[in-house]
Amino acid sequence: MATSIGQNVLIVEDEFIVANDLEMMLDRAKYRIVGIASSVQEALVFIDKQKPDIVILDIMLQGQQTGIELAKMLANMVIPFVYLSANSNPGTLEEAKATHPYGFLVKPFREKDVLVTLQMALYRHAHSLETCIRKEQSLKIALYDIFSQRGEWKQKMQELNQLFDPFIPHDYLFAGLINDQDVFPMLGVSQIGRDEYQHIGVTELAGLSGFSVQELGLILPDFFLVNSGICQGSDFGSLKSSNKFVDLLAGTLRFGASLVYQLQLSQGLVFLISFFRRQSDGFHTEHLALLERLKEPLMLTIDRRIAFEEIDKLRKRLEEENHFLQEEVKTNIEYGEIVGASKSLSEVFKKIEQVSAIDTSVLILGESGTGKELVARSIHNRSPRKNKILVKVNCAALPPSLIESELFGHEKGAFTGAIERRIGKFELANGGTIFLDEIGEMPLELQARLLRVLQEKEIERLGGKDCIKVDVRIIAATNRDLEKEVGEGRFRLDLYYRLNVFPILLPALRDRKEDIPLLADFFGKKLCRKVGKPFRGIDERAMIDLLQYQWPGNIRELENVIEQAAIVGDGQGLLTLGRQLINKAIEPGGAQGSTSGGGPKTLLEIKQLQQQTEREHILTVLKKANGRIRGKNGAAELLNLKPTTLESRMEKLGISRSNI
Ligand SMILES: Nc1ncnc2c1ncn2[C@@H]1O[C@H](COP(=O)(O)OP(=O)(O)OP(=O)(O)O)[C@@H](O)[C@H]1O
Repeated sequence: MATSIGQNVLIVEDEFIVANDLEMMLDRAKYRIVGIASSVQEALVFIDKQKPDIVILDIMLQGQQTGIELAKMLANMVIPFVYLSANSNPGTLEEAKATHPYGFLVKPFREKDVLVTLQMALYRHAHSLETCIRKEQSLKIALYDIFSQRGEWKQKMQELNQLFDPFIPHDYLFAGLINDQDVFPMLGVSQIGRDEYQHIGVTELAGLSGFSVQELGLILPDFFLVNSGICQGSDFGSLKSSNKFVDLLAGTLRFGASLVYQLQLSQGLVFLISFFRRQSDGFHTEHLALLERLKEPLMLTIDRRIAFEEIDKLRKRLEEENHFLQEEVKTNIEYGEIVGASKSLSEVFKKIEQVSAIDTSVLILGESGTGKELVARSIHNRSPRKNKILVKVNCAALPPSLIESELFGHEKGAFTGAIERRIGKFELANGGTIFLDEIGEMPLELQARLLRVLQEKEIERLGGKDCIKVDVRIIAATNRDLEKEVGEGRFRLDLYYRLNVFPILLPALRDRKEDIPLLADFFGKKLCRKVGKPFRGIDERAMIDLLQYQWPGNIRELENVIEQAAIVGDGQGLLTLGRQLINKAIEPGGAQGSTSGGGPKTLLEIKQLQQQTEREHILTVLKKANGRIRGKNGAAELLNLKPTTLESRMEKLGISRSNI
């Protein structure tokens, strides 16, 4: 029976002597009097502040309202109350009865009667159906809150354990989703003291039982086969002998009874919640019935949680994609067009044109700084995949230990530090293109995995069991001589053949000197704009130096030289070089380079070369624009010139429509 110790009582009585008597009486019986109110209004203030466990109330009170009206409010607030009245008028009694009081005491009262009535009322209230419903309602709300909020699943398990304890007393709670996603992995929690918990999941159980996590992982699926229901006494014994996981769990933690409940969610997922007790008769059918009643709200909230986790994952992916896209936008603006009109570069353009639309792998070869990345982007931007993502991976910049997870992703726990699942660049590039820069630096073991992706078009995350289909176009680039690498055993021959379906060889800048004036002009405009100075052209002496230099760093080096010139220049006259360019012997290490030296020597030769280059460039662009000068995609727009300026340049260079 409920005990009086510490129970809060509110007395609602307008006769001072009666109220005082009651107060002394209840005080002796160890109740706590939270207040004495003489009107309904006063009573409501006490109720609001003190939250009494029970109210003793008179019917006739000070003020407009009677105790009966207060009783109706108390019923709504689920606070038990007992009438104390001298009023035995049948009409009033009927009215009072209709409020379903927990007792009715007639004045004058005996101490014993008051105390027994209060005890009975408190006991009945604690077990009344209404209270149960209310408690269950708050359980549902609390469950909803647990699953709605983001946060650590371990913490959620602790809360779940605490919530269920008053409804289904237990020693251990084991719950989770049976699925291949790690939305809510199987976790266990055991209460070891007041507000003290121990998490005993599969890892901890392995430690306690002496089995390895892998061994436990093998028998865990046995547990998923246990049907919903209570198992205790001899039934629990049978369950142990037929189910290896239950046997190990019960043996390690000394359990004698279980209550398992499986909840079928949408998309074929199952939420499993199970309770264990040390005693062998701890569970009742009403516990199972409670879980049945919670089924619907639990299903809805867990489904919602899964949906949220999915959204979180997608958002994360979008953030990652967005990061790449921003890089894309930045680089797109920076790169603009591929500048050059030399014969060798025209060959490259032709190849880009040929291969872009075909969904084949491309291997771009060339010394460092020759524009391999620019070509890769250009192929992607002209391909049917142009609206999808282009993901760049620099194989040389990643530590070998990370390349694999960077490319293929990893599952949570795949290695130390893999605290959550991460998708790799291949998955990220799905539907688009992956640009594997410096492919020659890829470790041999990974080359085998890459070959599999190329052949089977599927990847496997590190630590994962399933293969994931990916639709990715591969563009690889290297400044190494891959044939030599193959010969020396550093690159797989089969992979080389796979990648080398369509090779594009970028010429070294020293082998297409005629592009230097155009490039210098292009970078001069771009970089002067960047540093906020006008560009008035390149000084003739500077141009001779540029043309005579051998450019071991190729276009990247030229860009740097012009940038330096733009920075140090005063912005008043023609651009002069900020430093001297000294030719050193070119290392044969530069993959496909040759060292043909000797550019134009005299100013006249330079002028002629410049004009020739400009003529070729304009012709190339005119061809690209199908001979159109004006309008959208016309040659003037492509060259960023006014149509009239272009026409006068054409006239000066002797270009007529018949040349196109
Ligand atoms: N034809 C070109 N027209 C304009 N700019 C170019 C051209 N080729 C290269 N560049 C510029 O030169 C720089 C180097 O180019 P890119 O990074 O594409 O070279 P890469 O061959 O990929 O170099 P690495 O092998 O070192 O990665 C970039 O800033 C790029 O914009």
